[in-house]
Amino acid sequence: MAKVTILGATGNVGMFAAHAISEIPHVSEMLLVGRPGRENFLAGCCRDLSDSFAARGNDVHLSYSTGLFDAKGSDIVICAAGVPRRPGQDRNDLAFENAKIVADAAATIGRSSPDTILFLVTNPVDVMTAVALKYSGLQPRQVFGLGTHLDSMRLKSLIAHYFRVHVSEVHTRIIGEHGNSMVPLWSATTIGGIQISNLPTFSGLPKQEMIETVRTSGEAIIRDKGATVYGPGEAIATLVRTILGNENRILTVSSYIRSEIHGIGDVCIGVPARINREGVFPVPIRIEEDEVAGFRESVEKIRNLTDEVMERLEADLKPLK
Ligand SMILES: NC(=O)c1ccc[n+]([C@@H]2O[C@H](COP(=O)([O-])OP(=O)(O)OC[C@H]3O[C@@H](n4cnc5c(N)ncnc54)[C@H](O)[C@@H]3O)[C@@H](O)[C@H]2O)c1
Ligand SMILES: O=C(O)C[C@H](O)C(=O)O
Repeated sequence: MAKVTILGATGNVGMFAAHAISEIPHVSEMLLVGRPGRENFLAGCCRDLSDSFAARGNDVHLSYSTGLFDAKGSDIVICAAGVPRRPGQDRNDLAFENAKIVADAAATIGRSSPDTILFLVTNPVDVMTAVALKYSGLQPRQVFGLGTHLDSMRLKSLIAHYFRVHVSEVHTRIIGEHGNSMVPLWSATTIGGIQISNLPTFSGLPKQEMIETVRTSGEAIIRDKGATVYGPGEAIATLVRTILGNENRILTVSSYIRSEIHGIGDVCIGVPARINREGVFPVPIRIEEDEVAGFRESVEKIRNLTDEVMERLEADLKPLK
């Protein structure tokens, strides 16, 4: 049985993720963490969720706190704390503001829960994964981000709809940045186990249009309803289930890579990884030349932004002389 802690639990994503995670059979304890001043809201969330447990008949011990040290003993800590983008903003515009929040939280979690798995949702998620890895002092296998898992699910759904097949028949991946430079892997896309390019209808597939839809999906949802909630919430729950169930599924998450993809590495970015109770393990793969080129570009973009954020963080944390 396992303890799961959610940071940013009063937010749109944190709250729905808590509901989705509470359905996972391995979860026996859940801690909702919010900022000081949000005690009443957190208490209300706990009462509301408890009612849903009663209706559903599950038994999760639920509590809340405004202190990160209470996360001690967690099997997984999910960080969804931080500012979301507003219409017209890029996720990368949030980098420095959220990096300060994540660095602070990661340092405390690393000290109080050295055996935990730290799962980043806060955007820009690839940079936040690198910040959390550095400031927590945890091992690379213990720190990962939602990465391009949600993007991969969005593409999977579009492909299933186009070919009129059940989503479970489609396997596809998007790697790289959870952002504009994301790279679809058509070479790793199958329908009913058949390589997609071997289907006679493949040439008519509106690939560019589909990828553009995925790229702009978060932005469009935020413009229409203020926040993306159900997609990320369910994606987060899938990853929690995969870890706690020791499932060894291969999902596309933001993870520290050494050189697993065509020798490219030393960065946190979305890649296929085997995921189990021990954490996240990037899978070495070979992909098509144009995919490698796209991935290289995406890595350079994220590496530059990560370096810039790390420098600013260090300057910010330097004591005044
Ligand atoms: N990776 C993904 O696929 C994905 C998907 C959805 C949202 N997100 C990101 O998750 C984050 C949360 O999104 P949301 O829609 O729930 O936002 P929200 O504004 O509804 O919630 C933000 C949460 O962060 C907390 N928070 C804000 N500033 C804080 C600070 N200084 N210290 C501690 N906690 C703080 C708030 O109290 C709240 O609980 C955003 O960064 C968003 O971009 C990522
Ligand atoms: O788009 C956003 O800012 C939220 C999230 O990253 C998403 O893709 O739903």
